[in-house]
Amino acid sequence: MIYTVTLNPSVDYIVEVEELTLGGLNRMKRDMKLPGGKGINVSRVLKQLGVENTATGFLGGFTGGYIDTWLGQEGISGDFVPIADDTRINIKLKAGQETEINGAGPVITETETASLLHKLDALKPGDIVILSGSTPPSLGGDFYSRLITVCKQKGAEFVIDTTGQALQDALSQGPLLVKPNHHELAELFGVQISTREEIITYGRKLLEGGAKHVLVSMAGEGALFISGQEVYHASAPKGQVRNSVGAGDSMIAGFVGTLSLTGNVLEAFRAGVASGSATAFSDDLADRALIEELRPLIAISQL
Ligand SMILES: Nc1ncnc2c1ncn2[C@@H]1O[C@H](COP(=O)(O)OP(=O)(O)O)[C@@H](O)[C@H]1O
Ligand SMILES: O=P(O)(O)OC[C@H]1O[C@](O)(COP(=O)(O)O)[C@@H](O)[C@@H]1O
Repeated sequence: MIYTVTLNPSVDYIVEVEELTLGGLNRMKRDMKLPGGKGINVSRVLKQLGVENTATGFLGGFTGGYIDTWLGQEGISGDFVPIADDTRINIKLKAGQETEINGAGPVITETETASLLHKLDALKPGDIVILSGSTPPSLGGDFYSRLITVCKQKGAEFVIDTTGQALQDALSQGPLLVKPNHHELAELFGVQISTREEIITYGRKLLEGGAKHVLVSMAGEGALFISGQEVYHASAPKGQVRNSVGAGDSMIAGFVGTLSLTGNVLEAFRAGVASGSATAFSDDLADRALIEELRPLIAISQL
């Protein structure tokens, strides 16, 4: 079974204005409220790909209810810990460019924390746990380490998609996959990255640090896949970008879902890029039809 863990879900409030006037009254051209948070996005795209999975994490208040109802309508199996505080709302402002304002997240009590850890008792060898996104401050900076310890005790593989120290700490525990984008990769090592060679150099350091596979996504420039001694590049298909929020999460879903179905890492890479691009070309996350349409257009070359 694949599990996704979203410690900090969100209602993504996507607001489009023709032109933003700071300090003035702006009228929305369009708005959308979508369930968000990285693991939840992964679960929704896995479902599109026909990969059964369970989404867990914390949900609370009217925002948590909105997400729970949405997932239920899509037939996604959710097993969230109910919390007293409200799940956050993240603002995605589209005014020519995309600007994001993400909330810090709700307060999680000790009892709520214990309930989540208790749910992980059900993990079994062969399960894959996808740990994605930020951690609400009240959980403390080492909470992912605690979850990873449980995964390892149970013999489950884990994937981690987060940033900074939490990602650094997770590497030596042998994640199945890490997927920074090229900006996150540079930030992680405190360097400027401007060439593909530099991305490969720092991507390899993630492998040396303990990751089994590394994907570095580069938005419209596609992605690099680094595994063992091998490095591959996949081009991204061209298309009209509608909403790239969740493109990275979709890529993780495409990769992990296809790897679990086929065991073929290059097919997984292809599906990852197709899923990321299908999301970038959609208002909401990718649907299966568009992923299948894009899949044969992804050209993979070994570097
Ligand atoms: N403008 C785009 N055109 C085509 N594909 C895109 C575009 N933006 C994102 N993608 C696809 O989604 C993947 C992940 O996007 P990226 O923006 O790098 O991740 P993140 O959302 O984590 O920042 C890319 O590797 C690519 O396949
Ligand atoms: O937990 P964080 O890092 O604040 O990120 C949460 C945000 O990331 C998203 O999951 C999108 O992530 P990506 O664009 O990186 O795939 C949004 O749905 C959500 O608002």
